[in-house]
Amino acid sequence: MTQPTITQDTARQPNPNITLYDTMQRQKVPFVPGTPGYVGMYLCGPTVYSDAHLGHAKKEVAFDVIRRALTHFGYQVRYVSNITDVGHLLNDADEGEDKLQARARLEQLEPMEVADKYFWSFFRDMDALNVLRPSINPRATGHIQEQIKLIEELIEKGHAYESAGSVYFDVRSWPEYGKLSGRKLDDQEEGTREAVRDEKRDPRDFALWKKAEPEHLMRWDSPWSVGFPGWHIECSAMSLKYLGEGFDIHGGGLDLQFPHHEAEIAQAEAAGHHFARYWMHNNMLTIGGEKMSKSKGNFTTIQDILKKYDPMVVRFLLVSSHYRSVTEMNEEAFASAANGYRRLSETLHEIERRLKDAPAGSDTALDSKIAARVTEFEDAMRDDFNTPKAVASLFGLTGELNTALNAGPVGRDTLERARDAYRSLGGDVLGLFAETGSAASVAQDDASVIDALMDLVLKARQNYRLQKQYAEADELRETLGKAGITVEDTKDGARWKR
Ligand SMILES: Nc1ncnc2c1ncn2[C@@H]1O[C@H](COP(=O)(O)OP(=O)(O)OP(=O)(O)O)[C@@H](O)[C@H]1O
Ligand SMILES: [Zn+2]
Repeated sequence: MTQPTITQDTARQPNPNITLYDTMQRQKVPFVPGTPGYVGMYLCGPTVYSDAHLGHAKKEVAFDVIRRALTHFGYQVRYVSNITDVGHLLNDADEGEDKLQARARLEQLEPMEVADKYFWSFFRDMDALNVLRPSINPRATGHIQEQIKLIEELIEKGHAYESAGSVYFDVRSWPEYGKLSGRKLDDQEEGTREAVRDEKRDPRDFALWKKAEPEHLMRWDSPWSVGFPGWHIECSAMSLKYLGEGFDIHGGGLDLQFPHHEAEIAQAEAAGHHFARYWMHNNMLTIGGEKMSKSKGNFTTIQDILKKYDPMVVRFLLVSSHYRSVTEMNEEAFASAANGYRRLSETLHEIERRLKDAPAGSDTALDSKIAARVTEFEDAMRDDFNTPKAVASLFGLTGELNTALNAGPVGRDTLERARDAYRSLGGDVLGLFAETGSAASVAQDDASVIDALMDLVLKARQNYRLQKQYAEADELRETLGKAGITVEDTKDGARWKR
């Protein structure tokens, strides 16, 4: 496998003393990238067969913040995240229908139409949540050759074997299998159908290549059969292709530790490659204590939640808990996130408003408070990306600034310092204040324009009613109804919702 090249800039020597929790070492360890100044990160991406849900958002936002923090601390980050568009079978193991093909049948589409439809919907949602696009976003179907080559290397080294046109990884030949999850081989589940078991030397062996059954639509030529790759091999092949030997960080959801990540490691290392140096896993977003998941059907799509909440409130909720903690989703959590986010953004907007005609000069006492909060925030992020602590520093800063703003005019230099702290920490690192012109900021701007227009419409309706022009008032309400907006009259006046 060729090593990707990076043009080295010898001046790039950040040393921010970051520690992170490495799942492999089961402890927090200092983070030292393989090439000073550069970080290569790989994140297991979505299987594109349905709209993304809030659980996916937790993972994407968690690693987006880690990427943004590494960039803030001076690293140049290459962020690779894949799209699984083949090989992920319905029961997550070596048998069953391909998830995309099953969906294609339901929607009467080609499997590749399903992949593209949900690929675009995934990025539309991630744009709204202000998740930066990956530097490289490889798709499994675009890397069949690379996967075949890796399988050939494994066969040559005696760690994989062909059986009835399929190829399996020989788990018994690789004693380290299980080292990430700490599972002993004998504890690992067997649970495969007889026919597949007969093809395997050991029921725990997993598929690298599968011969396609006649009804299987996605199929490619290979030295073994016309078939398709196993689910795990794409990540080993594509991460090594784009990030090279011994790349820095591999991320994904905790639920992928076994078997997916275990298999990724075995495939790469048994073929003689150096795989990821650090393993990071996000915990789950839960609902009623259970993992939100497509197959369980207990999910809320990002599109549905964005009909109710500002995308930045959703993002705020996600960054308010640590990536390694469980995030329980419920109405109260959203309500408190909406309050929290409002507090921060109102102060930022007040600072920006005051900057238009602020007096010259600075307030040194407030300057040092701002500097202390910036240090506190950065220290929290250096400590395994502790976003709840970082958010607490932003609240501390907000309290101090509000006190000063309420007390009277604040000098321009200090206001600029405060604004820069918000924009850099809350904006660039936590991704909460969308950069001007980004998709997330356009969505935010649209939401405020709609709010302003709806205020006007409701005032006009109120005027009609006061003048007893009920037909006109009702017509307004009906027209809004056709546009999906309902108006409710409460004792505090008219309210609207979409
Ligand atoms: N509830 C969740 N919380 C955090 N991460 C999640 C959650 N659900 C899925 N992920 C992560 O998103 C990635 C892709 O997940 P996947 O497409 O398999 O979703 P899923 O809902 O778990 O699907 P399925 O139920 O079909 O397995 C994985 O890394 C997974 O860990
Ligand atoms: Zn993966």
